[in-house]
Amino acid sequence: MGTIFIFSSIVGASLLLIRTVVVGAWNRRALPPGPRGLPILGNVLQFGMSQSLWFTFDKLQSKYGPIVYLNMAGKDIVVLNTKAVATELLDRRSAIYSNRPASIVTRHLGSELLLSIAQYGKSWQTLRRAGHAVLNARISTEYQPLQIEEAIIFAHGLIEKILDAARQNQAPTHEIRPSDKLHITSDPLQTLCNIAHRFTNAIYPGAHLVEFMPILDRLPTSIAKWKREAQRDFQCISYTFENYFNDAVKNDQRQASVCVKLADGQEAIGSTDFENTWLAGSLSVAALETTSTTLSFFLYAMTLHPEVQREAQLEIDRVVGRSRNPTFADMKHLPYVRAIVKEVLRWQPAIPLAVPHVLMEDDWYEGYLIPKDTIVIANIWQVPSILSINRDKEIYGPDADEFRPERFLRQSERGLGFELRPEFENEDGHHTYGFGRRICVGRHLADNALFIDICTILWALRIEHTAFTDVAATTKQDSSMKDILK
Ligand code: HEM
Repeated sequence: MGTIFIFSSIVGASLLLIRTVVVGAWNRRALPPGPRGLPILGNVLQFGMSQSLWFTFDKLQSKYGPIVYLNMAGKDIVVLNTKAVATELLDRRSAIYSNRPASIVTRHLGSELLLSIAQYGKSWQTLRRAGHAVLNARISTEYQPLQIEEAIIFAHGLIEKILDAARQNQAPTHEIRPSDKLHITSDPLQTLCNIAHRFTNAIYPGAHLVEFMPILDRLPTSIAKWKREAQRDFQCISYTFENYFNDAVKNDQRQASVCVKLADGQEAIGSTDFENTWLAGSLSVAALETTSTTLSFFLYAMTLHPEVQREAQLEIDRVVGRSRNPTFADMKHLPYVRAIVKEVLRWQPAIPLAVPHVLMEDDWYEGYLIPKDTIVIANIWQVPSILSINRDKEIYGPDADEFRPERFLRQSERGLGFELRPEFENEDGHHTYGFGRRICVGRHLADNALFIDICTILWALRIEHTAFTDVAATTKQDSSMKDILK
């Protein structure tokens, strides 16, 4: 009896081993194509150290096609290079492609309260519902009066900055300097930027040994400096977000305010005070650099394409005139400006590889296995090449690498210049805001901000190269406009 038991155990264990090896080998064969890596390290040495991964991905896609597999020391990564594969997996199969990469250090920093990197689950759902309630397309229109004021302040600030720089004969400097350490300063914009960088530095591959050896997370804070610092910074960030939130609720009753709306809607959503303060902080962090980077690319595009600037200014002069500043009521009459907004977002997305998604269960795509927990990266932008989502030549044509707002326009049937092509009235025409359930929750607010900022800048300024700055602008003209900008 004992012999039979031992014999059947050995046979059972052997069969299991054979099955594991055979299935493992079969599954490896079924993975999407990708460069061969080293044992254990995988492709780490080829890609792990690259700061600008999207440049590296360019080489990959021309060799391996729309879906590429990489192994980073045992971590499965899949890069999606075309709109077809990205929308199939990240949009249509969003129910299983909506997690984010887990990180022990950022969890100590508070990532489960930071909407953009929180793990997919109950807490994320509550934050996302609350975020959607205060930023959906309809509610976003309530912030428009404030956005008009901000656009005027922004255009005015640009003029002041340029005049200052001209007086001192030097290029305008960037005021926000991200820091590796968490510095809470008296300038909220600088502080939000520092908080964002605290998270991105912590999440960067190889930043902390504990991510490769999770057992180190059991060390007490007295020994583990990284843990002590992360927990201290969590307290610090919580305190900062709480102060900003309370100030906004106290002072901002006059205008539509995200914080006031969050506080008002709290009961219906079921979020706590603490979640709300972190949500408002998350939204500010996510909004800050993305919107300002996109505006910088707009200024850059205008220096490269004076003919586009001229066309937009003709449209603005015709519709808005010189006696008042642009408003959102002008939007439907300014198709060329709207096309510029879409084209800047398509041409130079602020986050070229979006934010990685993580697959929550094994999945198959066109005969390829994508294993559970794979990090899925949408390659929205690449250097001039054949494949990338926002520059897919099959969709945008042979000039996909060029900045050309006309691709979203057609000649107006009424014979008055351009009109937006009907399919782009409700469609973005790019994938810069990401995909599926994790798509940017602030995209309506961002679109409105970009429209009014770009429109007001073009109304007030002419942007061109000068001898001493990369990008410069001159006030366009008359005294009535200066009065409006004051
Ligand atoms: C030009 C401006 C912006 C760009 C290009 C942008 C881009 C993105 C991208 C690529 C993602 C990741 C989507 C994905 O995972 O598939 C994202 C997520 C997010 N964005 Fe934006 N964004 C912008 C402005 C804003 C603004 C103004 C806000 C807030 C007011 C905001 C809040 C967020 C949040 C909270 C998330 C995380 C959503 C989640 O994970 O559920 N973004 N954004």
